[in-house]
Amino acid sequence: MHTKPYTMINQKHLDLNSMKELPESHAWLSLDELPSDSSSTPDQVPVINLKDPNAMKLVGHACKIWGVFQVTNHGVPTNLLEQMEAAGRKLFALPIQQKLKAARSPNGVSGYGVARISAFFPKLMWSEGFTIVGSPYEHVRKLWPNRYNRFCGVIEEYKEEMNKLAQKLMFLMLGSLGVTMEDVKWATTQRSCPALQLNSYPACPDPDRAMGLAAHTDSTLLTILHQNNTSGLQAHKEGTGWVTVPPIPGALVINVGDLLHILSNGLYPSVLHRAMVNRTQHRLSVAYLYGPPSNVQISPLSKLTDQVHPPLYRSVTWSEYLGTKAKHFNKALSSVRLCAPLNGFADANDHNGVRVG
Ligand SMILES: C=C1C[C@]23C[C@@]1(O)CC[C@H]2[C@@]12CCC[C@@](C)(C(=O)O1)[C@H]2[C@@H]3C(=O)O
Ligand SMILES: O=C(O)CCC(=O)C(=O)O
Ligand SMILES: [Fe+2]
Repeated sequence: MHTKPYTMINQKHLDLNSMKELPESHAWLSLDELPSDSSSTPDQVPVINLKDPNAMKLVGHACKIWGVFQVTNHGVPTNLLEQMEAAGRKLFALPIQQKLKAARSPNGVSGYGVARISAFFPKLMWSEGFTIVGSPYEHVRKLWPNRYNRFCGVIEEYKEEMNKLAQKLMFLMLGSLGVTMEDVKWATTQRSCPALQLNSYPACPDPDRAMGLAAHTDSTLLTILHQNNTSGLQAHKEGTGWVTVPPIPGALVINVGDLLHILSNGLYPSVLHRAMVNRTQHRLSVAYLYGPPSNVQISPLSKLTDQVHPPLYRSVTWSEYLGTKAKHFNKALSSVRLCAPLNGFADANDHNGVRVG
């Protein structure tokens, strides 16, 4: 990882779906700066049934130890997940020239393009993405000038259901720390402006030298990820290494993001994760990136701080933090840290040592 953005490589809009060989622009020198879990009984990311009477405790434990877990019985209708996946598949199957009509502009947030974190790496990623912030209509209309209603309808319904689940998860995550929704009034009274990120990872002719989406943490409070039935997502666990998060039909993956890390004063560390690719299968994922209302100041909750546990981070708004992330990438969290960790080591989640490419 480099802190200074690279100048964008010219060939950034290659049609990956038709490539028979891995181009140099996408050939990474090393994929494993951090080790993988090679133990005979690998650690497994927790799977939590949200209808379990112990769900709150289980969620809290998973957030502390892993920063990532899967949920079942989450209330999002299976057919909506299927419709969303089919819509994503349809979008990425469009000819590249058509997709480029909805290209994300250099300073824009919504639209089609390469992973925006590409600027921090010397090589490009084996993926394409479509980001939707706010209404989907403007960008989707550019893809299907006459038939955008159905796609947009699925997006709107998906965002609605994901919002309900995100609120439920916030209640469980914070509840487990003894924090009530009364303590974070903005979480119930003001609406957030989430982002939807559709990711496509075409089958890759040389997967051992390619990276789908490089290691990063999300800037969110939490992210809800739907992955199709193809493996690829890996989460990093301190002391263990990279652990695959296997697709479970109907389950959703939940990541702790940087803003929840700040809000919980580091009790819930944000999870470093990445997406790998494979030789034969096309992988698709849809991430719902949930944050606070964009101008609410987020700082460590006063219930979680005292003289022995001082606030570790200064307050930031989501929009300010997104700007910091765009500039400093994986050093964003340490850039808003107030005091150095007592043991003199960097935050477990600073991830400054991640070097790739
Ligand atoms: C709200 C957002 C979070 C995000 C930047 C964005 O404005 C829209 C896309 C999001 C995403 C998805 C892939 C990983 C990520 C780091 C990225 O580059 O774009 C996240 C951003 C983030 O969490 O900072
Ligand atoms: O595709 C995946 O599994 C990961 C996607 C992701 O991390 C993201 O969109 O932020
Ligand atoms: Fe992510």
